Amino acid sequence: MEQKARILSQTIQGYFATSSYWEYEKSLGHGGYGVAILLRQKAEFGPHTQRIALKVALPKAVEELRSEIKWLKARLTITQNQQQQVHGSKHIVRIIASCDKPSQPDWDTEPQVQEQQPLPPQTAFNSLAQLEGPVLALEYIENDSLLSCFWRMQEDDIHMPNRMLWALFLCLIRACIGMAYPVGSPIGTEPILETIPRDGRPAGPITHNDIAIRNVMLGTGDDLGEHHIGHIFKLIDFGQADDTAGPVLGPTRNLRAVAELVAFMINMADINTRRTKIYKGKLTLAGDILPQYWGNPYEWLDPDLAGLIAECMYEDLRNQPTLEGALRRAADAVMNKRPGSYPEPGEETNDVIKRFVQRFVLDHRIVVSLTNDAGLVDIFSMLQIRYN
Ligand SMILES: Nc1ncnc2c1ncn2[C@@H]1O[C@H](COP(=O)(O)OP(=O)(O)OP(=O)(O)O)[C@@H](O)[C@H]1O
Repeated sequence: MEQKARILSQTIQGYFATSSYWEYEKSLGHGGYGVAILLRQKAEFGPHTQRIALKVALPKAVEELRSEIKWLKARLTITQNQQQQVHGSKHIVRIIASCDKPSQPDWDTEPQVQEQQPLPPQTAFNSLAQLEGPVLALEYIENDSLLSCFWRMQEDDIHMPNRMLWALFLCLIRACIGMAYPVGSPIGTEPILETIPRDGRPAGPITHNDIAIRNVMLGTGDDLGEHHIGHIFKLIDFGQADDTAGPVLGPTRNLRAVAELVAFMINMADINTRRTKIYKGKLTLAGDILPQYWGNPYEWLDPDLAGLIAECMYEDLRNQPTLEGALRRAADAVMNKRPGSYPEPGEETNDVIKRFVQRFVLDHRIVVSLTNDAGLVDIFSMLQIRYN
């Protein structure tokens, strides 16, 4: 399958060799499902370099990609007569365009290419007319997945500072809110920060079902106070999403999954959810990250962070904090805790976090893009230059 994806990626690269507007920049990922590739707007076409991530499925996984497109686009549930469109959430990957069959694009009027105007992403589909389809165009999230960051951290045997773990947790709680209360804004509009609606609207049932570090991407942050570490974490890959768990279980499963993901980043491995423990009177599956009779396995860990994870992972999901409660606690920690609030203040300063991001996120990006674009170059001497 891996081989088939590689061939598909090369085939697509070939299709773009003759495109007037787009060029193939690199492969972003491939596997059993198909490929994700990065396209760059051709330099001669305009002054700004627009990039898009394109997902194309292997024949076996076509339905999964179709389903992902459905979740990212408008979707009306008959039972609730309510929009179930996750588009518009800041912490969920943004769909830019899609088509079911590139040879028969489903837009009413041909996308207009105008000088000095951003290139319509649909123009990329023209080069893919030989594919059976579907194709999904997404915003490009430039700093790779949390999985890549994890591999590098593992090599250096280092843990993520508490302040970054809290920032990760908060971004993912926002993504959970984006699924429970879909923003549903039209494609092309600016994403907004996910909040609990004040109109008493009930939560919706969307369950992601594949929350894992390979599906959390790091983007460049914005001016928002809670992104002060300089990065935003975004959820991708809605290929397994569904609404069958219902409006109570769906959001609680998502919240448990994001808590378990943060626990994974603490433990730097799967936590053993069979090693249960009583936390504040109730059984939690997060025993691995809590103090034990023999001592604390993670002396450096903020007990409040471990506590919120433990509560989100209560065995009986009815005891779990509400999304609103989890949001309030995580936002309070990100905005108000200072290095001195943590067991090892020296490991939590802005400088330490800046260095962490440089080493485990940004330098990694340089290595990946240099090896992809330029083949084997003297990467390490270039990194040296950056450090000096
Ligand atoms: N919008 C994006 N920006 C940058 N990289 C992306 C984007 N979407 C996907 N990728 C990269 O491509 C990889 C595969 O994408 P994605 O997870 O959406 O596909 P998938 O078909 O579900 O794969 P898997 O089954 O391995 O999760 C991701 O792990 C990520 O590294």
